[in-house]
Amino acid sequence: MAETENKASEQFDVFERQSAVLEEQSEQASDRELEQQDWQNRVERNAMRHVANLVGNHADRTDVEYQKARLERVILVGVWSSYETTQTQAEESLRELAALADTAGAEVVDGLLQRRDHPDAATYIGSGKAKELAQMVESNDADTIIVNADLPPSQRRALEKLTGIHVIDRTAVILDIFAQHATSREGKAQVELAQLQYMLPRLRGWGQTLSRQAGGQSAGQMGGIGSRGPGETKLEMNRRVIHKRISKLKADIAAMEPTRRTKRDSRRRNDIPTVSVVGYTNAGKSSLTNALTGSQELVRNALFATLDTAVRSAKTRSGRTYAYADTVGFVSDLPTQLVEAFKSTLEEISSSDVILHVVDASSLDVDAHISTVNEILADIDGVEQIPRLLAFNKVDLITQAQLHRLKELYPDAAFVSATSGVGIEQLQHAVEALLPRPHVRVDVLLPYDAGALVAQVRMAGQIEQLDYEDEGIHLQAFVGDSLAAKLLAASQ
Ligand SMILES: Nc1nc2c(ncn2[C@@H]2O[C@H](COP(=O)(O)OP(=O)(O)OP(=O)(O)O)[C@@H](O)[C@H]2O)c(=O)[nH]1
Ligand SMILES: [Mg+2]
Repeated sequence: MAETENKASEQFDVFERQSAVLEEQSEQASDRELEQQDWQNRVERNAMRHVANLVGNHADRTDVEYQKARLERVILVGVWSSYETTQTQAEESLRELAALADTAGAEVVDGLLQRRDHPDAATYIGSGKAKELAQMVESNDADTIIVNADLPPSQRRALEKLTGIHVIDRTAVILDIFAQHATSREGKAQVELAQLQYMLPRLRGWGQTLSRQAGGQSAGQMGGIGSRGPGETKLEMNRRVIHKRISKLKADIAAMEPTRRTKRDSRRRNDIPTVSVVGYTNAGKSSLTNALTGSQELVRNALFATLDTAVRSAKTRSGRTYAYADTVGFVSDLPTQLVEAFKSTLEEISSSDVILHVVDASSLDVDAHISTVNEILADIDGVEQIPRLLAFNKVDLITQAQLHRLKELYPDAAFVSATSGVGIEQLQHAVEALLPRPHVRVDVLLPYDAGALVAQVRMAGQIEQLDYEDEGIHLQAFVGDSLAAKLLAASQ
């Protein structure tokens, strides 16, 4: 009995903070049975809450792809140890998992967080909790359990057996999101590679689950979380074939690298400085890029809305053109299989002139997000010497006191709101101040048919003086090396 009680107290409701009223009531109830009933009520009422608070906003998903996707009813499960983290961090991690599940198109109906020193060797959560989980599945009519960990195949099978539904882990959810969103040829290849690498050591446990889950369907949107992308048809391939496919994908990806470099170089050749907009996923990178450039890049309240780098152009006050490159969101504990895919999309950062690091000021874990991003950046060659700017976005969502605290901690950062427009102009100026100045001063007389060159100078250089004289166009300007050479060659 004592053990049961102890265990019950070790189970935390993920949304405890949002159920303060219910909590007080349960403290008053002295009768154990009443308390149990109350707990049951709480679980039920919280299940409703979970949908409201965690599932996020499906309303802004109007694209056909999302409407087609079947919404799975998922239950989240996590284990945490007080030796490793705090309860707040464990809850925050489960919330992030909820956001990921939401992005993948699932409906989160409940969550269970258990404190244990180690995950149970057989069933990940303790066997008593596993039984409760089975009941939770039943009462919520859930069809998938997402475990907030890298789950060994044996534990997954045991949990599936106990609950009778599909069990997947955090990595599978992230892979699924990447599979749904990758659009470029390279992005797709990278994701398929990551999925195959993830699948390989897990092949043994999969056949059973998938035959129940997705029936005879071919891989596609309807397969549900964790089975999109290469999907079950490829699962039937034996290891040898998968290995062959992996080699092929690697070769394909290597062959795509020159194309990417050419694109990058052409921007360099035009002397257009580039600002990489980086940051934790959902920080508001795309919204901020839009606000800074006035363009309409896809923005959605979902993690990883941007999977391929998008480049938008902007103009400085003096009329120089420069570009913002909106990048893939960073996330902590990125599945190892995806690190390479992810880094390759970030390689471009190393050839940019300024890095704009966007942080969601309203996030509960600002410092952790900043360090996750800094750690990943530190791993990319050649980014060290690029000037960086830290911008706290979504200041409309925080209190004056919170804003004040952040300003004290990060005195050099910019504080903005992409939606309200606060601070955007100052941020533009701060970015412009960091752009490399065209450093060659030219004073040339150009023939009248050199109008195209003048246009290039307008775009990429800084014009000091421009006179249309009788003998030709008299131009005094600061430009980059290559443009300087062209101007000198054309001058009379
Ligand atoms: N209140 C408020 N919401 C914002 C602000 N900026 C962005 N958002 C919202 O935050 C969510 C994420 O914005 P995105 O711009 O898609 O974020 P992102 O960093 O590009 O996300 P990924 O590309 O998915 O990594 C959207 O729902 C935006 O409407 C802001 O300044 N204030
Ligand atoms: Mg984005």
